[in-house]
Amino acid sequence: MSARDDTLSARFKGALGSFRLDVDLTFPANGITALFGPSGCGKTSLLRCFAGLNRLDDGDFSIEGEVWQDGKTFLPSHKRAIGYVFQQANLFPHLSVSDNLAFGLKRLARGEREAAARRFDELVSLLGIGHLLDRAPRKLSGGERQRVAIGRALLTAPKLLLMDEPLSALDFEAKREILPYLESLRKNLSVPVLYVTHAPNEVARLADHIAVIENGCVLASGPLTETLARLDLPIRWEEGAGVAIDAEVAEIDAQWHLARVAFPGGSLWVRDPKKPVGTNVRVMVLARDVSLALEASENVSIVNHLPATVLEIADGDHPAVVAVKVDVGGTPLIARLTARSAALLGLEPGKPVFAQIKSVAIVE
Ligand SMILES: Nc1ncnc2c1ncn2[C@@H]1O[C@H](COP(=O)(O)OP(=O)(O)OP(=O)(O)O)[C@@H](O)[C@H]1O
Repeated sequence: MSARDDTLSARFKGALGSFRLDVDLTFPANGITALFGPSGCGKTSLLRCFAGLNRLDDGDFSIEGEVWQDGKTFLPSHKRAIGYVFQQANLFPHLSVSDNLAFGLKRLARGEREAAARRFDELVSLLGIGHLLDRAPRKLSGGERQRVAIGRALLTAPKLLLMDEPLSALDFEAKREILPYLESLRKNLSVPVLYVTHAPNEVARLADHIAVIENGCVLASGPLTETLARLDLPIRWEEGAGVAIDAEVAEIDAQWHLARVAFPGGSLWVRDPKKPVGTNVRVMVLARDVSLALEASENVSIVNHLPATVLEIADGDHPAVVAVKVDVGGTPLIARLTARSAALLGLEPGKPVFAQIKSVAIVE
């Protein structure tokens, strides 16, 4: 494939002991693809196939015109231009931050090394680690250590960055601290990232694309908003299930500390994120915060009412519950209702309704 191709395709099929992996995945050549699924579904095994650490006989993956695996070729791990970030930073304890960062450059060819050295300053600044360069790893916080590990992986100019639950070993505060840096990497770098997680908030915050993995297979893969809104996927019952929507700050109500954020199809009032009008933000509308009504009611405390059309109704994980997908001017939302409410409202595909949204969070 050429560098201008905008998607990558991978296929890995075979057994790892008694576990079978049967993956067929297409994902964007830019941005973050979240590999999302329950423990033991095969996410790490899949990353290891990309890295050349698992060798399944039946596999295909090429990137930027270079075959990493096909029927004839299997490029060993050390010849693949990958960055790999694990749960633990695994920095060399006897080297300074600066030397840890530079370590990966050694394996690059001369021309590549010069280009990578030029990237050093940019990456150090994107990751906010400039003031840490002389420190020893033991004198860093968990979040700082992980930022250095990400910098080290990226400095080798990988064609593919693999991240295996990079935040799972961090506490809540350290996660909060590191997320903005990951977000700025997503906006500023063009390397494709496969990001393993089972945290819905990380998916909502960082992913452009999501692949839902179950029992060693890709159950679904697609752009974030549409895929999170699919009613045929188990994620709609996850705690925190909902739809992430890309929006823009359109208006500030300084008196009430609110901001109106606009998205294709409508707008929502949210707590003022203290960002100027015109800033892109991502909002999360949880299924449990959406209720449906046949008329726009003015006398309730909920400020967000959006005209919508029912698209699809699916049975819940309990007979008392249903999930309803509605369309708001081209943007999908999901609502979790009791089956009785859905029957009383006579909900069916095509029916016009109002989505009442109790709470909308800016994802940050
Ligand atoms: N080399 C191997 N030989 C035998 N079994 C393996 C091998 N590698 C992985 N497995 C098994 O494959 C299954 C999937 O493991 P994997 O670590 O890929 O899941 P995961 O989705 O990353 O889980 P978690 O979220 O808990 O990290 C597990 O049952 C694991 O024991």
